[in-house]
This record gives sequence, C-alpha cells and structure tokens, in this order.
Amino acid sequence: MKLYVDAGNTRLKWCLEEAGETVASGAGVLDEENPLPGIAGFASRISRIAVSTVASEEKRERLLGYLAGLSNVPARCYWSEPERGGLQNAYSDYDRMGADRWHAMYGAWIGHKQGFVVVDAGSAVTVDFVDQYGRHLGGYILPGLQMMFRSLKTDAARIGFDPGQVLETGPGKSTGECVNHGVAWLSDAMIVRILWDAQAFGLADVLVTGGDADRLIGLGLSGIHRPDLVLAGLRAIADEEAS
Ligand SMILES: Nc1ncnc2c1ncn2[C@@H]1O[C@H](COP(=O)(O)OP(=O)(O)OP(=O)(O)O)[C@@H](O)[C@H]1O
Ligand SMILES: CC(C)(CO)[C@@H](O)C(=O)NCCC(=O)O
Ligand SMILES: [K+]
Repeated sequence: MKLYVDAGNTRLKWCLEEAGETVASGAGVLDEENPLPGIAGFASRISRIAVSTVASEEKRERLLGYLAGLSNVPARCYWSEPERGGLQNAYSDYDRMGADRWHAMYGAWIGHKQGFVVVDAGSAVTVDFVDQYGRHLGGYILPGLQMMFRSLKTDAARIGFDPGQVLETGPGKSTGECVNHGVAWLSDAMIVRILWDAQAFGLADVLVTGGDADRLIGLGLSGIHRPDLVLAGLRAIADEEAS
C-alpha cells in the first residue's frame, strides 16, 4: 500500500492506495499527537510514503518523526520542480513555490490539456493559470477565509463579530454583517475576476480544491471540485519517479 500525505499549514490530508485504488483516506491536524487519525491499522502494509508539504521545517520534521514511528518505510518529500511532463513552472526560483501548488497543477495537467486555472482555497488561497501548452502563466497568493477573519479580529480593536459561512454579498447593516458580507463580497469579486481571466487567457477549465472550495462554488465559482488535487499530482509524480 502506498501512503500519500498533503500537509498544509492547518490541516493534513492522507490517502492509502493499492493497485491504483484508494483503500482509505482521512484528514488530521499537523499539531496534534496523531496527525493521521485512522492510519494505524494499515501501518504494517505500507510500502511507500510520499509527502507534499508547505508547513514549517519544524512541523515537517515532527511529521517525519511520526511517520518513522508508524512504518519502517522511509518517507520521501516531493517539492516544486521547473518542469514535468510538459508542465512548465513560471517561477525562475522554482523551489520557492509551495509544493502544494506544483502538485495541484500537475494533478490538473494530467487530465486537462486544454488549459486550466487551479484555485486552492486553503489557509491561504492560491490561483494558478496554465495554458494548453503546459505553460504556467503565473498565479496569485491571497489570504484565506479564516486568515481574513483572524486579522480583522486581532488587528482592529472595535470590530467585534462572529465569523459565519455567509454567502450574502449585499451591504451590511451591523458590524457582523459588514464583516461577513464583506468577505463574501470580496470572494465574489475574486470569482468574477478568475472567470474573466480564464476566458481572457483562453483556458478551458477551472479546478477548485482546498477546505473552502465549497464556499467559493456556492458563491458562483463554476468549476470542477477536486478535493484530492494535490494528492493526485503527488501520486502521479511518485509513480513516475518509481518507474
Ligand atoms: N474541518 C475543518 N477544519 C479546519 N478548516 C476547515 C475544515 N473544513 C473546512 N475548513 C476550511 O478550510 C480552510 C483551510 O483549508 P485546507 O484544509 O485546504 O487548508 P490547508 O491545506 O491546511 O492550507 P494550505 O494548503 O493553504 O496551507 C479554512 O479556511 C477553513 O475555513
Ligand atoms: C501559498 C501557500 C501557503 C498555499 O498553501 C503555499 O503554497 C506556500 O507556502 N507557498 C510558498 C510561496 C510560493 O508559492 O511562492
Ligand atoms: K492545500
């Protein structure tokens, strides 16, 4: 069985695969004692461990320590690359790009050769554009939903509110409405812009992943929901490296 791990800044997603089929999957929190709840029963059958992570070095080392205790198979981390299978990274400092972005783009490239946008709505939001020739045109990094709420709460003394999963974008008439509608309104503007840019660049598909994907889709981001996109790219790359 092969274990694939996508460790973000907040949460961790894992899946176990055997003969091309996903046999188990789960999510956990990197900071917790067991970041891969549900994995223990499979430990002795693991034959490969591949990791994509954007967490700090300290957290990455803690994760590797946990995995070393779980299985004798050494875990291998996969990073961003300048090129793979015709997909070309726009970064000249390609190793500065978050591994999750590269793996999500590669996961998308496998099945969407007509050009695409990847929107990863995680702790941070990333938007990356790839054309039909596999050229990464570049992207954007934006604050994520919880990050925006947190900064409004901690950096302004008189903005008191309960964050909500609000899709209402009309002008607010209380602090809570102004914040919750405001964040939805900002997301709505981003969505309009993503769809506009996709058309302007001639990209056929919009792929959406990350913990807040449903929220963006609910706000009108018409796209393909691929919760497993980072893991799909990681899996393809680890397979190619092994063959
Ligand atoms: N069970 C959950 N726990 C935490 N956040 C969740 C959960 N479900 C949805 N979310 C939302 O998902 C977002 C985090 O997304 P995700 O889990 O993709 O992050 P991540 O992979 O840790 O982040 P990143 O890859 O950006 O470092 C949060 O803004 C939150 O609103
Ligand atoms: C932007 C995030 C946090 C999104 O998870 C991650 O991809 C990351 O830490 N990136 C490093 C900076 C970059 O991609 O240019
Ligand atoms: K992610």
